Amino acid sequence: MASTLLFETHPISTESLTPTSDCNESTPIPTLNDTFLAKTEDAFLILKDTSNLLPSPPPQELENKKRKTLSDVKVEEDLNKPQLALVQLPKGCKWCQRCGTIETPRWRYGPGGPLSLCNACHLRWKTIGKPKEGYSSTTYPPPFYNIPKRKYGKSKKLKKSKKRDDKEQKIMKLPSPPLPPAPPSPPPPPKELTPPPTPVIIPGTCTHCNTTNTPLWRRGPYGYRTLCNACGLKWSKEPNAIIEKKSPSQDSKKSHLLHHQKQYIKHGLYSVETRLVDSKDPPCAFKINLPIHHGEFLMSKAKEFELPADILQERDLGLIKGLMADREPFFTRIRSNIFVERKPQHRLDEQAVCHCLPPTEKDQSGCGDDCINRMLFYECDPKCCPCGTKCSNTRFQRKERKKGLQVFQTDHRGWGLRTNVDIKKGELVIEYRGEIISHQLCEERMCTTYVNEKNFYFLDYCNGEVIDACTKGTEARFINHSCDPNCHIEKWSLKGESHYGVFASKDIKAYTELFYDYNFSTFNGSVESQQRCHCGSSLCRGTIGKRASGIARVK
Ligand SMILES: C[S@@+](CC[C@H](N)C(=O)[O-])C[C@H]1O[C@@H](n2cnc3c(N)ncnc32)[C@H](O)[C@@H]1O
Repeated sequence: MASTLLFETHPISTESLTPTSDCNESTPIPTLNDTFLAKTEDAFLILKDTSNLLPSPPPQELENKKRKTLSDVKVEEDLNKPQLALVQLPKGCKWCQRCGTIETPRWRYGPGGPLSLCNACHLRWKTIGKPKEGYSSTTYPPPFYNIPKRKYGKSKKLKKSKKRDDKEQKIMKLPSPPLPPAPPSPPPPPKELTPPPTPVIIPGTCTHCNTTNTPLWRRGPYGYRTLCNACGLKWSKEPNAIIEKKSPSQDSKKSHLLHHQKQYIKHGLYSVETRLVDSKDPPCAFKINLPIHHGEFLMSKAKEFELPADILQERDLGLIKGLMADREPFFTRIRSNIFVERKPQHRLDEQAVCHCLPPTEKDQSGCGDDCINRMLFYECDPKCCPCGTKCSNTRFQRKERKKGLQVFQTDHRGWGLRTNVDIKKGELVIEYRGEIISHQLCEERMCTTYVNEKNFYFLDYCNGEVIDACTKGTEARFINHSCDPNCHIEKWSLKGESHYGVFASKDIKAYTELFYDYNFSTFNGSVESQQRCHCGSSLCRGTIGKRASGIARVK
């Protein structure tokens, strides 16, 4: 038991204690015998009078000491004052004979015998080895010994410091065994033994400079891999510089830095790609790496989305409004017909010259309704037309078209074309353009490329050719059929080639859908004639497309 050890090894004088100045007369003055009376089941109360316990050293002995440290003087001063120290120890409690701690992960062997030192003091005793005096106290609390910390660095420095420490320790030897006096109250520990405040240790962050990037992590005062390379090297040379300057709890800057240096996840667990989330605001800029093979998984598992069969059917029939996301079908707009199988003709000899007179006034234009070319559906060539640049019979050459045309979704006819402005009778609304292909190629395309198409965008060209506007053309391709149309197709000739235009058959009010009669214009009437017409006209013939008689010539 600790109590037995205490009193057996250090017999204490049983003389009555001298009352201190702090004690009241009414208060009974404890004696050392009281220590035995204070014994309880769980603890010992040990009352010490340090003035009595410590035999005052002979004056000569003190005088012989050449050097005195400040702490020596303080201890001596303290010892001259009779003071009481009350120490309570739990029953069966061990304590370190050097530092007095009662907590250690492992009790170890020391100069005082087995299990007399805490783990740290044992290691220190083993490595430094001196002074032995600091490790043999059997009183509690043990006297304080100023034992230097281990110095890290070159061996020469270590040796020097050891020598110096030895000298200091010799000087600091307290008088008197058999019982080294316990200080009346725990003495203020010297600076060297004050443990540095434990910092907030963030793995992968230097505890000194907070950097997260370093080629090598080094050991520091707070353990392995707690300093970056630079700070680690600095610490090995000047340990105090690192510990003192950057004690995290004291350094307000450090806490400020920690607050701002948030640890963002820079790399995903399995990452291959990097995405910059926000590059404008530096504190918030960080990178998120997507999981590895994230796309591969989708590619391997994903399949194209398909609507349920019933909805699909209704969509194909154009019965579901809005399902097409109100985006008109894609096609390529072209400014001239594309001749797929041959070169376009450019025959100037076929160009007829009208007999119109050039306009006399500036604002007037030539080649009006009485122009012979206009009446014959020929466009004039301004180079040889008498009206020159004032000729108005050049609409196809000028790529003329009405503004305010809009593709929209109809109720039962799919997409359609309407005008948002009023159109007068006889005006060219828009030219029907596309790829000029032969009938043969058209049939081929219908069997291959357009085999799944529900809508057809063909217009009879001439001489066994067809305008295919399925992929390339103008908005004219969206004009639906009506048995009572407001527009018609006109074929115009220009330099040996034909141009087909949608012309207004009557005055058309704004926001009206445009129609022409497919019966007279479209190719592949055999297919479309089987399609039910939804023009809604009272004159509706029931089906769209050509009549059974075959391809009819346009006007
Ligand atoms: C040149 S496209 C007209 C644009 C087509 N509505 C679209 O959505 O692209 C011709 C096709 O429109 C449809 N269509 C045109 N007029 C129609 C009508 N009066 N009734 C029903 N369907 C019509 C037919 O499917 C026809 O094959």
